[in-house]
Order: sequence, then C-alpha cells, then structure tokens
Amino acid sequence: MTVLVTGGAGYIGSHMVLALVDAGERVVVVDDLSTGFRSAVPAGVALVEGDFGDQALVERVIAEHAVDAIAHFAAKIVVPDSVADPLGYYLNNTAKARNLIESAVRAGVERFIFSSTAAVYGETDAGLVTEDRPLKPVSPYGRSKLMVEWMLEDAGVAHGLRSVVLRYFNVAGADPKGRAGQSTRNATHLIKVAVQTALGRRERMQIYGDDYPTPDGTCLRDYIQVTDLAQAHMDALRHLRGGGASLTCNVGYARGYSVKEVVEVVRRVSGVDVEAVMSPRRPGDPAAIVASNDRIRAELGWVPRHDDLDAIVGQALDWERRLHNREGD
Ligand SMILES: NC(=O)c1ccc[n+]([C@@H]2O[C@H](COP(=O)([O-])OP(=O)(O)OC[C@H]3O[C@@H](n4cnc5c(N)ncnc54)[C@H](O)[C@@H]3O)[C@@H](O)[C@H]2O)c1
Ligand SMILES: O=c1ccn([C@@H]2O[C@H](COP(=O)(O)OP(=O)(O)O[C@H]3O[C@H](CO)[C@@H](O)[C@H](O)[C@H]3O)[C@@H](O)[C@H]2O)c(=O)[nH]1
Repeated sequence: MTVLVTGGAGYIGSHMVLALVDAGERVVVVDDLSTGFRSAVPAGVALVEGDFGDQALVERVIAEHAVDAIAHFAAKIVVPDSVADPLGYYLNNTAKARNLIESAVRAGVERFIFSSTAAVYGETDAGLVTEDRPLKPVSPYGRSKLMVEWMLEDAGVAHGLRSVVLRYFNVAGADPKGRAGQSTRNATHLIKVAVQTALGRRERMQIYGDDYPTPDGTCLRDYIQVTDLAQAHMDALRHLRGGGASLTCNVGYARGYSVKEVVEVVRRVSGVDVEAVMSPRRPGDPAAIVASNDRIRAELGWVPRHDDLDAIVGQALDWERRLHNREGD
C-alpha cells in the first residue's frame, strides 16, 4: 500500500512525506515543481514530475505503485494572487482537483485527504470558528477550495470515496529536526516575510492594515506548526484505513495572534528590531480567524505537540539561515 502525495515537493507536502517515511509508509509524490523543489523530496521517495490534473499520468502512478490513499496538497496558494487571477486558481485548484477525484474513483482508490483552508469561512464574528459555521469565502482562493470540498462530498455519496477534509489555519515553522522547511520563492506568508526581514534578506516589511475591528487593529490568525499539521494527516490516514467515515476538521490551536504580536515575537526571538511599515489593507484578508479544534481532537485523536509561537519562529529562522547557505538549489 502506497500513499500518493500531490504537492509533496512543496512546503507542507514535504513535511507529510517525512511523516509518512518516518512511519515506515511507502510514498509516491506527483509534483510539477511549479513552486516546489526536487530537493524537498527525501532520497528514496519516488518523485513523478507532472501535473496532478493529468489523468493518464495519475492513473498510471496509482496502478504502478498500488496506491491506496491520496493526500492532495498541490495547489496555488496565495490569497491576493487569486484576486488578480481567479481563473488560474479555479483551473489549478478546482478543475484539476475534479480530474484527480475522478481518477481516484476510476482507479478504485477509496481514501482521500484534502488540504482545505480556513479561507473557506471568510469573515467570521468573534470567537472560535467551528466547522459548522456558514461558509462564505471572501477570496477566489477560498472559493476554489470550497468547491473541492463539495465535490468530495458528492463523490462520497455517489461513489463511496471516503475523505478527510482538513481546513488548515495559518501554517508556519519547520521540521524540528531541521530536515524540511518553507523554501517558497517570493513568499508572502507573514512569519516567513518577518523572518527574512530579521535576517536582512528584505530591508523592511509591511503590516497590511491597522484599522481592522481587532484589539490592536491588525488581523488575527491562528498559526499552526507544520509538523503538528502533518500529524493531523497521519491521524486522518489511520481513521480512513480503519474504515472511518468522511469528516471535515479544522487544524489550528484555538489561539489567535495579531500581525503586530507576530512581528514582536520575531523581534524578540531574532534579537533584531525588524522594521515594519504600516500599509493599507491587502485585498481578500478577513479581519480575524481562529480555529475551534474540538472536533479533530475528538474524532481523530489529534494531539498538538508544537503549540509555541516562539519555537515556531525559531524553527523558521533556523530554516531560513540554512536555506541561504544552500541558495541555488
Ligand atoms: N501555507 C498555508 O498557510 C496553507 C494554509 C491553508 C491551506 N494550505 C494548503 O496546503 C497545501 C500546500 O500548500 P503549501 O504551503 O505547501 O504550498 P507550496 O506552494 O509550497 O506547495 C504546493 C505544491 O504543489 C505543487 N503544484 C502546484 N500545482 C500543481 C499541479 N497542477 N500539478 C502538480 N503539482 C502542483 C507545487 O509545485 C508545490 O510543490 C495547498 O493545498 C494549500 O492550499 C496552505
Ligand atoms: O508581509 C506581510 C504578510 C502578511 N501580513 C498579514 O498577516 C496576516 C497573515 O497573512 P498570510 O501569512 O499571508 O496568510 P493568510 O493570508 O492568512 O493566508 C494563509 O492562511 C490561509 C488560511 O488561513 C491559507 O489558506 C493560505 O493559503 C495562507 O496563505 C494577514 O493579515 C496579512 O495581511 C502582513 O501584514 N504583512
């Protein structure tokens, strides 16, 4: 039995590949390396360079590797880019996911784990977001993912495909053993940008909007450590292999930090007085979004082990230093 990981050369997918290899699982990665890196796939793991929407390719991989489960990470992921290029996002994240789901059904793969996002909720009022909140995504990115959730639900009813949909909140940090991290070029994620600024890779950073209805006026987010997130997928895989029913779960720590608080943590942990310039709001950003994680704890037995923003920032700093030494990868 082999797990097919789409997007396994990317940031989060590569941590999932490590978790699978650490657990003794067989893995095959399909990745077109559009934002991922060959070097992120550990030696000994098969990397098929190609498009996950290419049904002939995917069905051949499923047959050749005896795939019994698919963990689908591959996507375009930048919220403001999705506002500028919605059709590109709907093609890659939605239309190609339709093909992949059809390939799973045709090839008899019955287990599917999907990387969804907190962006499916859109604006939320105060309090922790539970999975049954109304889904009103405010960006094409969020909509492109929500449609995949619906396809999985419908394919489950029609074809018996069982799925775990994981709605990640803001993913950050790196493998605590230093084997993987976020290598994304021109990254837009807050912690990565702040850490790069601390290390002098960027002169200054921007804080997008301080007039939100939040305690300090900047946006609140729930930062989930990437190894804890990979573990959620391992728990989901065990659930599906054990015959568990389809499920949708948030993955977050139920604790929000404002943009200003994150920048302060980066200043403290790095010892550098990062220059952060107040700027206008960025399109597509909801004011606050913090997860309830009761369901994933109860249904999948997920236990977070890395819920510590100082440590997350420390891992991101370590990885960024290492990346700099390896530039040209
Ligand atoms: N980073 C976050 O904070 C976050 C939060 C919520 C959800 N997610 C979701 O997690 C998943 C992984 O995100 P990431 O941060 O690791 O991004 P990433 O860009 O590092 O990884 C995406 C990977 O998918 C590959 N890819 C993209 N389109 C492809 C295609 N058509 N065919 C084959 N490969 C393709 C890229 O080359 C890359 O390796 C995405 O689905 C994203 O929507 C991320
Ligand atoms: O240089 C920066 C970068 C970000 N921000 C702010 O920081 C917050 C977090 O932004 P970012 O790290 O870009 O994450 P999000 O836009 O919240 O989106 C992330 O988190 C979502 C889930 O919540 C995922 O679906 C997306 O893929 C992922 O990019 C937002 O308020 C941004 O406006 C800044 O102020 N300055």
